[in-house]
Amino acid sequence: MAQYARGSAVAVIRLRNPPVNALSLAVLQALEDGLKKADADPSVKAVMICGENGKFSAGADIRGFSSPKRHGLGLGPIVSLIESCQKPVVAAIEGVALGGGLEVALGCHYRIAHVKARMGLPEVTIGLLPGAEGTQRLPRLIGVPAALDMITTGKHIPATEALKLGLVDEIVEENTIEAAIRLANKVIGQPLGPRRLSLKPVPKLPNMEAFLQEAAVKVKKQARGCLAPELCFQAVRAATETPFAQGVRRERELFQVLLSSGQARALQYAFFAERAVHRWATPTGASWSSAAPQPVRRAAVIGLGTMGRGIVTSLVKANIPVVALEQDLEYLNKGRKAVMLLLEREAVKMEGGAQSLDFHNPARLQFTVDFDLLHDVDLVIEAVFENMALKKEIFHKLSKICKPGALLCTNTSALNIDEIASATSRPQQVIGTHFFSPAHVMRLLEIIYGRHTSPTAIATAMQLAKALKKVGVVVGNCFGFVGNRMMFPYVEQAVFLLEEGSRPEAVDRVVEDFGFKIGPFRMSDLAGLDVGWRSRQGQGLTGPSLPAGTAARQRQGQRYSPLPDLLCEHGRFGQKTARGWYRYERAGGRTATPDPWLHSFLAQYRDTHGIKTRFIDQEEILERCLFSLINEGFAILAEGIASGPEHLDVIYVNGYGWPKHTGGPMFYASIVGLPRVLAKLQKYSEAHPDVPRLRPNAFLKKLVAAGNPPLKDWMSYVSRQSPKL
Ligand SMILES: CCCCCCCC/C=C\C=C\CC(=O)SCCNC(=O)CCNC(=O)[C@H](O)C(C)(C)COP(=O)(O)OP(=O)(O)OC[C@H]1O[C@@H](n2cnc3c(N)ncnc32)[C@H](O)[C@@H]1OP(=O)(O)O
Repeated sequence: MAQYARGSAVAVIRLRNPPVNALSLAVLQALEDGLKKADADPSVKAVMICGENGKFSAGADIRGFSSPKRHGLGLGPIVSLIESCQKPVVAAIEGVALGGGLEVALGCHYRIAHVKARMGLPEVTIGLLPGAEGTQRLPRLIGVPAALDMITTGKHIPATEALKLGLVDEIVEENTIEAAIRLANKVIGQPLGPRRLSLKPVPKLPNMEAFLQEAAVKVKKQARGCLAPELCFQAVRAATETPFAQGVRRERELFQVLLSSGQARALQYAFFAERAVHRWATPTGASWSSAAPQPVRRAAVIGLGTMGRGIVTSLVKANIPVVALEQDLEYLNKGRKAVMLLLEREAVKMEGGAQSLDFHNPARLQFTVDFDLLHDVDLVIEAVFENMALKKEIFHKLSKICKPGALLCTNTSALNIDEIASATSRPQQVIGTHFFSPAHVMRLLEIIYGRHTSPTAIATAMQLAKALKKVGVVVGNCFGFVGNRMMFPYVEQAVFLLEEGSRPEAVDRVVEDFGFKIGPFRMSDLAGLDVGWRSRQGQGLTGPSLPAGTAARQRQGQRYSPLPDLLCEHGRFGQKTARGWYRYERAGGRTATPDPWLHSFLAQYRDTHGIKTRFIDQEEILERCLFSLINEGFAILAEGIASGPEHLDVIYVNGYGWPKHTGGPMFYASIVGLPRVLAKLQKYSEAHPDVPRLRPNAFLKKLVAAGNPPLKDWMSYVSRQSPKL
C-alpha cells in the first residue's frame, strides 16, 4: 500500500495502490507509519515520497466517500505530519498528483515533477473541496488568483505551468526519482521553516476585496446551481481572512456540508458512470473484453457542413491524417476556409501553438472532391444532410471504393443504420458515429451498432472516441437512438405547455434553473427550427404530403402541436433568421429577447383552437418535461437499446447539457424516487390521455412494483425476451 525503503540517508516512501495509487485507508496508514519510522530513525536525514508505476497519486479513493468509513477524512492530519517532519521531505511527482495526492505534495517541503506530469485539485468536479488543508496551503504557495482558479475549476495543469506558478520547485525530463533523491541529499540540514506552507502568509493583492467580489460573481455564474464551486470559493476566501488553523477549521466545515450533499453523490456517480460505459456490451454477447479495435491511421470525412467541419477539426487535433471531401469545388472551398479558421483558433488555444497541429501539411489534411482518394483510408465518417437516399448513395459508392477493412461511419442523428448499411456489400463495417455540435468541442460520441455491425467495428469506434478525447457510448439502433429519442417527448411537452398557457421564456427559465445549460426553446432557436420542420415534412406530419382534412392538432389519433410548423411557415427559423421562439438583435444574433409578436400569436392560436389559457406552475413545467424524457429512458432500457442507466446519464450529461450535479436523468429519477415519478406520470397521463409519451412505461411500473430497487440493480429486472435487437 505504501512501501518504505531506506537507502543511504534518504528514506523512500512509495505510494502503492494500482492503477492510480488512490489514497485508501491502507495507503494512508502505511504513509503515516513510514513517516514516523523515518522521523525516528537517526540514520535517515531526508525523506522522498513518490508513487508506484510512474504515478504519484490521483487522490483519495473516490469510492471511499460513499462508504461509512469515509477514509478521505484522515488525510489532513497526515499532510500536517509531513509538513512538521524535522527532516526535509521531497515529493517526486510523476504522472498525476491530483486532489489528496497534490495535498500530500503540498505538505512536503520540496516538490520536483517530471515534465509530463499533471497536477490539480479536481475535488470540485466530484462535488467536494480539497479537504486536506489544500485550500489553505495552495493560495499561500501560488497566490490567491491562481489557487482560486485551480480549486474552483478543478483543472489539471501541466508541470511546465506548475513551475511557472511556483507550485513545483523544479521539473526534470529524465528520472524524477533520482532527481528527487539528489535534491533531498542537497537540502539536508537546511532550515525547514521557510518551506512549511502553513507558516507562510497568503500573498497580498492590492485590491483583494474587489478581486474576491468579482471572482465570487464569476464562480456563481459558472456553477449554475452546483454547490461545490461556491464552497471552494468560500474556503479560499477563509485563507485570505483568517490564520491557517482557523482556515483549516472552515475548510473542514465546508467539506462536511459538501460531503453530505446529494450533489457530491451525483457527481461521484457521474465519474464512475463515465468509466463504466467504456465496458460496452451488446445483447448478442459482443463486448469490450473480447473485441479488438483496428488501427485508424488515416480517416476521411464526407461533407463539410457544420458537423463535418467540427469532425475534421477533431481528427486533426487527435493527430489523425484526414481527407476532407465535398461534392463540388464551391462547397469544398467554403468548407476548407471554415475548417482552417477552426483549426487556427484551436492552435492558438493549444499549448505550443500552430506547429503542434500541423494542419498546413497536405499529408495531414487534404481537401478534395475526388471520391477515389478514399481508396486507402481506414475509416470514413459521412456527415452529409439527414437524407436517407443521399446517405445510401454515398455508402454504396464507399463500399465500392474503400479498401476491404475500412470502417464506414455515418454521422446521422436519427436514421436507420441498417437501412444505410443495406446499400453496401459490407454491413458488418457500417456503424453510426453521432457527434454533437460543435463536434470539436462536445465530448459525447454516440456509437450506434446495427444488426450486422461487427464487434471489431464497435471496438474501433470506441477507440476512435478515446483518441478524439471523447466519451463514446455504445447504443442500439432505433429512431433517434438514445439521446434524441429521449429528447422528443421533452420537446413535445415543452410545446404542449405553450399551447396550454405557458411562454417560451417561462419554460426555459424553469429548465435552466434546474441546471440545464439552455432551455428547450433557446436550444431549438440555436439549432434552427427548419431542421425539425424538414424532418416532420419527410415523415408526412406536415407540409404538402399531409392528407387533406387532417385535424390541425392530431396525428394518428394522438395529440400533435403544429406550433413549430406555423413558426417556420412565418419564416421564423430561430437565430439564423433573427426570429424564432424569441427575437434576436440580428440574423445570427445570440441574445434571446421575449417577443411580443409570439405572445399575441400564441394567444390567437389558443383562441382559434378553443384552448382555455391556464396558469402552469414551475413544478408542472419541470415534471412534464423531465419525467416524459425519463419515461422514454425506461423504454430504451427495457428494449435493450442501452445496456444500463449509466449510459443514458453519460449521454445526457455530455451531449445534452443535463446538469452533472444531478447525475443525469436516470440517476435523478432514482433520487426523486421511482414511485413518485410513476405517480406524477400517471397524473399527467390521465389529464392528457391523447399523449402516449406520458403513459408510464411498463418497465418503470415493474421497478416500482419490485420495491424501487437501487439503480445499479435495475437491469436485472429487464425481461430477457424483450430486446428488439
Ligand atoms: C471532521 C471533518 C474532517 C474533514 C476533513 C476532510 C479531509 C478530506 C481529505 C482528503 C480529500 C481528498 C479529496 C480527493 O482527493 S478526491 C479525489 C480527487 N481526484 C480525482 O478526482 C482524480 C480522479 N481521476 C482522474 O481524473 C483520472 O482517473 C486520472 C487519474 C487522470 C487517470 O485517467 P485515465 O488514465 O484516463 O484513467 P481512468 O480515469 O480510466 O482511471 C483508471 C481507473 O482508476 C480509477 N480511479 C481513478 N481515480 C480514482 C480515484 N481517485 N479513486 C478511485 N478510483 C479512481 C478509475 O475509476 C478507473 O477504474 P476502472 O478502470 O475500474 O473504471
